[in-house]
Amino acid sequence: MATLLKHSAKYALSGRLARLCVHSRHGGLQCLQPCLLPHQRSASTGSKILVEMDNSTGIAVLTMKSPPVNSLSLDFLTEFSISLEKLELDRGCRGVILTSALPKIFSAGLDIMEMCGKSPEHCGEFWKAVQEMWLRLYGSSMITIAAINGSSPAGGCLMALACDYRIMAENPKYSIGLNETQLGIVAPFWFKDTLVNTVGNRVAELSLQLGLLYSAPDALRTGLVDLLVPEDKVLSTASQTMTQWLAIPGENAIGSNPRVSSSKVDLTPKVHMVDLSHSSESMCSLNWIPWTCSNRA
Ligand SMILES: CCCCCC/C=C/CC(=O)SCCNC(=O)CCNC(=O)[C@H](O)C(C)(C)COP(=O)(O)OP(=O)(O)OC[C@H]1O[C@@H](n2cnc3c(N)ncnc32)[C@H](O)[C@@H]1OP(=O)(O)O
Repeated sequence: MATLLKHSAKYALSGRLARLCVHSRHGGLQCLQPCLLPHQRSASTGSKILVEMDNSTGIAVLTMKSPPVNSLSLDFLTEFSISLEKLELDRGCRGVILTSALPKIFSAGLDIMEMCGKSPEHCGEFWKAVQEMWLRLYGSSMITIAAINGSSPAGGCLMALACDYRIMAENPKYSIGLNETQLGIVAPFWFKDTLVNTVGNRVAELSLQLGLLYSAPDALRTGLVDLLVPEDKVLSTASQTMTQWLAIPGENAIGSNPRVSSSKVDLTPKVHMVDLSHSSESMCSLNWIPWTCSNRA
């Protein structure tokens, strides 16, 4: 199921992202400024995301740099999805490390200001961008590693969960978890599935019901993250881990892993997310963005 979803994502997104680049005020392709660095490195930066590509290793580092807390605004989500799509289309890129440039924060999750007092159309566009970003990350044919160098509640945690591997700074002050219920949000099924796949049924059930945020050591104990390292080693450990993952035979292997040989598998979309973008009423009735409902009442 996960594999099918991952493959369906590839096709569902490229058309919309292409449209965003041309039509939307949030489009970011034109704002990504390429520049060349020594040693086969290249970098492009928008206002919220920095992408650094090492062509000699095939590893890209995607750094979120949107103060104060890397919240997932519509602009952020769009720039993120476009950056990831560009890497996906780059056959030389085989792995992406996701990290933050901000001290103490990986990402604070959805930008709450995007959901307060906005029109149903805006909410629809926003929610669609959320789903697209998750599909693009979870559905990536590249290896994805989250280098979690700060707190990562709610949507920040889901971003990390959408990656293949999670390395977190061992600072007990940093927390991570799907705390949506604490905020009055019922987590959609794809949050639940992503968490269950990572920590198992019982831990996921307790986490979601109680909206638990785990300290870094507790996150390791529950399996929410895979590894804790000193804060200044998060990125270097992510690079080393990526190198190990990329050493696994891919493109030419018999029965090869679809994550690293996407061109060899059937990418026909078979599974689709629930598209709520046309109906903010649906969002409200499902309690996904309850404060939007109260604003509209
Ligand atoms: C993969 C796809 C993603 C799918 C997403 C699925 C959807 C999930 C639902 C959500 O994500 S709902 C959002 C839930 N987020 C939170 O509950 C986080 C709330 N924030 C915090 O817990 C803390 O702010 C922090 C992140 C731990 C940072 O704490 P710190 O003490 O360092 O800073 P603050 O003083 O609290 O905040 C600084 C500044 O940032 C503003 N802010 C914080 N969080 C958000 C946010 N989510 N959206 C918008 N703005 C946020 C805060 O208001 C402060 O602003 P100010 O102007 O300086 O007062």
